Amino acid sequence: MKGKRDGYISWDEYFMGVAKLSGMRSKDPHSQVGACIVSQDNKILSMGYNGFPMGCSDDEFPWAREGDELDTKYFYVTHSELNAILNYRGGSLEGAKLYVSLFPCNECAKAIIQAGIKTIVYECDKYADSPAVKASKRMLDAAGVRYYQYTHTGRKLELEV
Ligand SMILES: Nc1nc(=O)n([C@H]2C[C@H](O)[C@@H](COP(=O)(O)O)O2)cc1CO
Ligand SMILES: [Zn+2]
Repeated sequence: MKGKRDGYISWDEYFMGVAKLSGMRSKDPHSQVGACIVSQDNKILSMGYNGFPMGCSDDEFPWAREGDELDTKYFYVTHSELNAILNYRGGSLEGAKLYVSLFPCNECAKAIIQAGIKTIVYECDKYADSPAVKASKRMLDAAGVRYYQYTHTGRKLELEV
């Protein structure tokens, strides 16, 4: 008897894949971050990537990392995780899971905790030594938000669009 096909992507590959696809929309020349929020029954609720708020032009606001503080992106950019939370218009995110390509900062951790998100699956933790990420982990630990690093399967996903 003919059964289901092999080679379909797993839930984790699917959701991290969607998070990373979302990150490809980012205009940040240095770090493109993507996030995908999923319900407890594996339904995608929201997505986001790092970018400036509505009305703040990608061509007029600065993308610089250094220089006069007011002329760097850091005051203006909305992180992918916060965008994913704010993009959700459907009600409660209580118990949801967040897939994100970079470990959340302290500001996003506050929003994650307050939104009721209970699990974070992250890909990269390149700023693990920064105070922002240390403070983030301290809050997530205190609030009982579980986080673990995504395990790459090595599968290459290719799309022709
Ligand atoms: N978790 C995160 N989600 C994000 O969306 N970001 C965004 C903010 C900036 O646009 C960029 C980081 O810039 P850089 O310092 O690597 O050039 O990624 C940053 C972090 C890091 O905590
Ligand atoms: Zn953040």
